[in-house]
Amino acid sequence: MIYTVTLNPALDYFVQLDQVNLGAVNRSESDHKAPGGKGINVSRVLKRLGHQSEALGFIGGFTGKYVQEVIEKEDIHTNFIEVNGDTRINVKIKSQKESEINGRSPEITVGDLEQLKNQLSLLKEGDVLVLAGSVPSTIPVVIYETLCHEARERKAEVYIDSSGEPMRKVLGAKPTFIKPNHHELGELFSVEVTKPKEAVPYIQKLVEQGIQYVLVSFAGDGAILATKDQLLFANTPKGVVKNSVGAGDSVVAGFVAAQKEKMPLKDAFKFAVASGSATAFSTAFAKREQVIALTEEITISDWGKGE
Ligand SMILES: Nc1ncnc2c1ncn2[C@@H]1O[C@H](COP(=O)(O)OP(=O)(O)OP(=O)(O)O)[C@@H](O)[C@H]1O
Ligand SMILES: O=P(O)(O)OC[C@@]1(O)O[C@H](CO)[C@@H](O)[C@@H]1O
Repeated sequence: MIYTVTLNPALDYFVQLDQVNLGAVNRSESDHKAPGGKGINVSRVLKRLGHQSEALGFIGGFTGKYVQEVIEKEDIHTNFIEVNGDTRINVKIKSQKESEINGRSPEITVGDLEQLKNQLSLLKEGDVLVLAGSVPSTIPVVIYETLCHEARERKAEVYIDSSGEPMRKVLGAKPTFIKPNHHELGELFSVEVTKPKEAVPYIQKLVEQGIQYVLVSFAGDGAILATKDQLLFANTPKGVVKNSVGAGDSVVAGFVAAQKEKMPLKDAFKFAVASGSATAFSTAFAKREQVIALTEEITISDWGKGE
């Protein structure tokens, strides 16, 4: 089974307007809401790619109810832990540029966290655990490291998509897969990484630490996938970006789906990047047909080892 964990889900509120004037009343030209949070997005994209998963994490209040209702209508299994307080609202502003205001999580108690750990104590070999998104301030920052370590002991595969301290700390627990974007990769090593080639030495360090798959995305400038034996570069398809919220999550979902389908590594990498681009080129999330069509536009170059 695939389990996604979203410690900090959200109701994503998207607003579109020509221009934002700070200090003035701005009125949206269109708006809509959607369930959000990185793990939840991975579950939603997986479903569109033809894979069932169970979404875990903490939800609360009217916003939490909304998140749960929508994803259950999409026929995604959920086993959320209900907390006191409302699931946050994240505002996504699409104007001349995309801007985001992400809210704060409700309080997660020690008891809430224990419940999650109990759920994850049932993980077994062959299961996939996706830990994605920010860590609420009331949860220890080592949480991903702890959960990853325990899941790896149970022989489950662990996919991580996070940033900052939670990401830095989880590396020692040797997750199966990580997907930093190039800024997040730079943050891990306190350097600035702008071009794919510049990322290679840092990616190799992560692989040497025992992470099986390191996938670094560079938005529209391609992506790198490294394993202990291979270093691959994928171009990204050309298209009009309509929404980049969830594009990174779609890359993770695409790679999980491809692994479940036992695709060869290069095809899995193509499928993952195509999933990200299919979401970026849509107003909603990627659809499988669209992903397959976009794989035709992706070429994988072999950068060899040590290049
Ligand atoms: N301009 C673009 N053209 C084509 N594909 C894109 C573009 N921008 C993003 N993507 C797709 O989205 C993926 C993830 O993009 P990015 O590197 O920005 O990651 P991220 O920061 O994790 O994403 P997110 O915006 O979801 O936080 C890319 O690998 C690519 O597949
Ligand atoms: O605040 P976090 O947990 O880092 O990110 C949360 C979030 O921005 O990520 C998703 C897109 O990747 C959105 O659905 C959601 O609002």
